[in-house]
Amino acid sequence: MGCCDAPGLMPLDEAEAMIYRQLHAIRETETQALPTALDRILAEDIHAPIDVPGYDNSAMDGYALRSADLNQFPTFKQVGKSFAGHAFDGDVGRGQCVRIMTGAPMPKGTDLVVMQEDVNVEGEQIRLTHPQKLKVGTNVRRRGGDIDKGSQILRAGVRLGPAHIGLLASLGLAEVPVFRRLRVGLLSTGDELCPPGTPLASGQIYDSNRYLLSAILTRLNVEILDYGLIADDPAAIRAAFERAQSECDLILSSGGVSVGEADYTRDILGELGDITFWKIAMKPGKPLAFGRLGSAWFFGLPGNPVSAALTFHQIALPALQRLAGELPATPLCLPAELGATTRKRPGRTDFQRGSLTTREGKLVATPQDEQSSGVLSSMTRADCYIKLGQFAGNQAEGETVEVLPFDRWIL
Ligand SMILES: Nc1nc2c(c(=O)[nH]1)N[C@H]1C(S)=C(S)[C@@H](COP(=O)(O)OP(=O)(O)OC[C@H]3O[C@@H](n4cnc5c(N)ncnc54)[C@H](O)[C@@H]3O)O[C@H]1N2
Ligand code: MOO
Repeated sequence: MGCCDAPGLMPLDEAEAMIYRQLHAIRETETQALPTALDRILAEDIHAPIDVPGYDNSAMDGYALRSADLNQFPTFKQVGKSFAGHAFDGDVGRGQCVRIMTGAPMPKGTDLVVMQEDVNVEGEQIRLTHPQKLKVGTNVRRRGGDIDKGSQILRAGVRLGPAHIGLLASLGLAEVPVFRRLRVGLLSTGDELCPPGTPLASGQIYDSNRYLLSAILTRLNVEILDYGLIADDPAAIRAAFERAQSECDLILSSGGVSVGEADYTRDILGELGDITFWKIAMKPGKPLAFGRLGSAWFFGLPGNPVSAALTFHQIALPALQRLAGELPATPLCLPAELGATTRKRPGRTDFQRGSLTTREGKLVATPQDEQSSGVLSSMTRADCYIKLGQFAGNQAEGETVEVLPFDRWIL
């Protein structure tokens, strides 16, 4: 653990691996009706109960005919019509065609559709203007061409988005098995904190961490148990954690994990539960604490607003998703040129807030001037993290760095 420049700090990748090893998906599942399954996590693989499309049908408005007749007849006689929802039941003989609309079943014997823009209508006959464009299967959507009955179409662990919901509906599924929603407890600690909407007394600041975290948790569609603002009072913090551990799968606190005289959170976490690690080689976010509290997991996030946002986003969020049963996402990580020199001491992996632009087709990431972990406005001015390796020092403009564009969880 640790390194020469950062004694006692756990490297970020070790901390991530430790969380991954310890924490597994909850087991409880439930059945959810499709309209309310948005943003739930699928609990089982889904196999198609039917073929899609269920029958051969036309991709165009036009005329269905037999490919064997191509080049055999000067014109084709229309013998009926096939609409979506109203098939043509008759037989189609040699030199005959059926008027057909998009989505309508292909009449027996026909195997191609000529779009109506490519025919001249001559009374009851049609004449093909571009027969050379046609062959077996032209403008026909084959039964099972999209999905074969029995094939796996969704994997357990998928977060159901609008496209997944549509796909499930297209298979006739009215409900799906999902993991139950996670119960996530949230609390802020600090005597200086005041809820938005009330006037500030001297020496007070507004509690922003609980609001930022709660907004991300809302997008994650978890059940939020808000334990509110807890004073810097060991008895009050202890009581809040004791209640939360009996009610939650995961507890997120912010503040009180550093070494100050009113920083009780970590000590109480250690007293009531087991701390897996405290302090990681990450900037901002060094004093992050992670561990077990009864049957719940906890993250003691640092109080500084950028530190709380960053440690949640980079570390607690993937853990929460794993606990919720979600498949791991591969974060988008792109190479970019530095748009300005960075200042950094070796020892911690640094996540600087930056802005992305392009120059001559190349991505350029420029760090914000203000990188203090107390300056929350740096998060709304930025659109990416510039991730600087643990052992890197200052880097010059033009050097290549890794950037993590902000995703929907943060902006
Ligand atoms: N001697 C040392 N001091 C500090 C160290 C250190 O290693 N040695 N680490 C610093 C780092 S890095 C961080 S990050 C902070 C984390 O401290 P805590 O988690 O104990 O947080 P607090 O002291 O309670 O608060 C820090 C800061 O953030 C403000 N805050 C707290 N909660 C909220 C909230 N809900 N909404 C908005 N702002 C909040 C608080 O007022 C403080 O200004 O410790 C450093 N110190
Ligand atoms: O880790 Mo602290 O979060 O650098 O400000």
